[in-house]
Amino acid sequence: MPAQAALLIGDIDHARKAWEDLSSILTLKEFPNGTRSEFLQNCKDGKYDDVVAIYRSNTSNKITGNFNEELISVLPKSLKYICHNGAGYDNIDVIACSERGISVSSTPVAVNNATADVGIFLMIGALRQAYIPLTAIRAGTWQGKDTRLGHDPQGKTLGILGMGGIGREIAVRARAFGMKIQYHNRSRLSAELEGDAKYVSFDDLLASSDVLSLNLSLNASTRHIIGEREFKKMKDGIVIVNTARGALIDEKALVDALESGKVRSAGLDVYENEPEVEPGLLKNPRVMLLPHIGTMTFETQKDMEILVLDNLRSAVEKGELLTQVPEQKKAKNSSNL
Ligand SMILES: O=CC(=O)O
Repeated sequence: MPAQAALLIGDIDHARKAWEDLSSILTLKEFPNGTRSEFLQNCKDGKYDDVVAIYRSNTSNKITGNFNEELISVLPKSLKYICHNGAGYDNIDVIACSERGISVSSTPVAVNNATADVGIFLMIGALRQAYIPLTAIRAGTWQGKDTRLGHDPQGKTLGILGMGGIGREIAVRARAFGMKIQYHNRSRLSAELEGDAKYVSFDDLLASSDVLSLNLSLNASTRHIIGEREFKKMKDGIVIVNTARGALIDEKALVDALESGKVRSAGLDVYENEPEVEPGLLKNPRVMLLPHIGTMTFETQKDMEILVLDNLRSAVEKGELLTQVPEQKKAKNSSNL
């Protein structure tokens, strides 16, 4: 049996064979379900003392909860890599991992198309306030009494906050709807990546977008990046789309902005306290709500699982993750200078 082990937390639904193939180089261990305290106890009991890499599945957060300092402090000393299945990794304390010499990877790129598709679905749904006629027809009242004219995307300005892989895929799709694209990032993209999108300041993005799409990651500096102060700077009747992370927006401020009419409508796939949804959003028919299904397609789930396994294999065989999280990559590059 190989001396080093990998631990799968949760399950692999589409690429199990590729996981099993790793048994030629690693002893494979699994923690398919259970509780956080059972997992912590297993770590403390030394059950994972040969584990060098963890596969943290899509659903593993339901089992272990966040990989915060408490959990990271009991992970085996042998552990060098956490390969997370998800583009967002706000549930992993990357600073605590770096301090313990643990490298972390996520699954960017694999998620881009599916998440951008849902972003466009929510944008059109919000522009048309589609929830109202969708509800009316199912209630047997045809268009009901509240169905109103919607708005076209054609000719409108889409502001993308966070023009990474998902943001750029949203831009590709929105161009096909005749939208003008502008974006804000901490730094401007190369001409090749930017295309015809206009780079604007954060305040200009707020002030001149007809639709604002959030496509940035959640971290301490982006939490509540959109709140009361930012809503005040926006155009009256703006449409907000969020497929990234709920806590980018102060949800109470969004509810107020919807109620005042400042925000005409919204399309949301993510929430501050999932799976709970702010009641003010639930009861507002001008909000299209989805329960965090951005990446939930067969193709994307499979691609994500394969990317996690490719990371794990590359880490063990070559000592290098393929898609290490950017804050660790940057720190590594600057320490090499
Ligand atoms: O939200 C989905 C992901 O982070 O992959």
